Amino acid sequence: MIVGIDVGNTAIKWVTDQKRDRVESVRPGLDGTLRHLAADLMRATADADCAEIRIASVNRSSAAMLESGLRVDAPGNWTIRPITRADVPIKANVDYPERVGIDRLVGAYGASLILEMPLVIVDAGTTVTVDYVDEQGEFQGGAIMPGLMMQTASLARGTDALPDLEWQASCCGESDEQVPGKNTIAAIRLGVLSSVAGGVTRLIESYGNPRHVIVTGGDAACLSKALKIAHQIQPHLVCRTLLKLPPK
Ligand SMILES: Nc1ncnc2c1ncn2[C@@H]1O[C@H](COP(=O)(O)OP(=O)(O)O)[C@@H](O)[C@H]1O
Ligand SMILES: CC(C)(COP(=O)(O)O)[C@@H](O)C(=O)NCCC(=O)O
Ligand SMILES: [K+]
Repeated sequence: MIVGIDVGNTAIKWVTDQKRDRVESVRPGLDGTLRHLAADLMRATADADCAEIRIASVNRSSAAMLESGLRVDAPGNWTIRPITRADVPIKANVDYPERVGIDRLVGAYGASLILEMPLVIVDAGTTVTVDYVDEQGEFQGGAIMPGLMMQTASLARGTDALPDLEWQASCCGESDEQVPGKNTIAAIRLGVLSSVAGGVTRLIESYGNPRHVIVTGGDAACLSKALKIAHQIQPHLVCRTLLKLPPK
């Protein structure tokens, strides 16, 4: 059995090769959820003769909390395989390949398995990354900008009058954005979504307008509605791609 765990800076997403369509997403820091994660993982791997837990992390403290939680709360017949640059079969034409976020490399590799190259991967989470894979399937790097939650949190922190927004709750039910925003919340939503969607669109143009654009990440649905360019949403691209990596 293979388990893929994507440790981001906001949430930990995990999936097993036995139930590829069932991705769990939990927020570390609320310690209980990590105990649940360990317990769920133990249940998921209980009747497997052995399990390989592939962890791709961009947050060292969350990964450490997860690993200790697994060892304490979910002892079992599994081994942890930290995923690094060497595990991802995609060339990277960047200054320091070892320093690129493993989620960006895994996402680019996963996108290259699904779409024709050249392509762009937009991962909307804590940050929004907009990365380019060229015709030869080589990761060419990209751009990093603050995610929706980070932008509204900084607006709330940096001002007296602006409230913070809960993107998950308020987003999917929302019809189209009020343009222009007729109240504070609508103005914040419009401003932040426009800055991210505008930045993503400009970056795609600067990469030469590749035909294929994948949007993933916890805020993909929110961002997708503000994106006017053709794209497809691939939920949880990173943790699902972990299941497809070649064996060690
Ligand atoms: N389990 C969750 N709890 C709270 N917010 C979540 C959760 N999963 C996704 N989100 C939403 O998605 C975003 C996190 O997306 P995600 O791709 O998981 O980020 P990262 O990979 O940076 O941790 C948050 O900004 C929030 O809007
Ligand atoms: C850019 C990121 C913070 C994105 O992480 P996320 O928003 O998914 O939590 C992560 O890919 C990272 O830590 N990158 C290291 C620096 C780099 O990619 O160049
Ligand atoms: K991510």
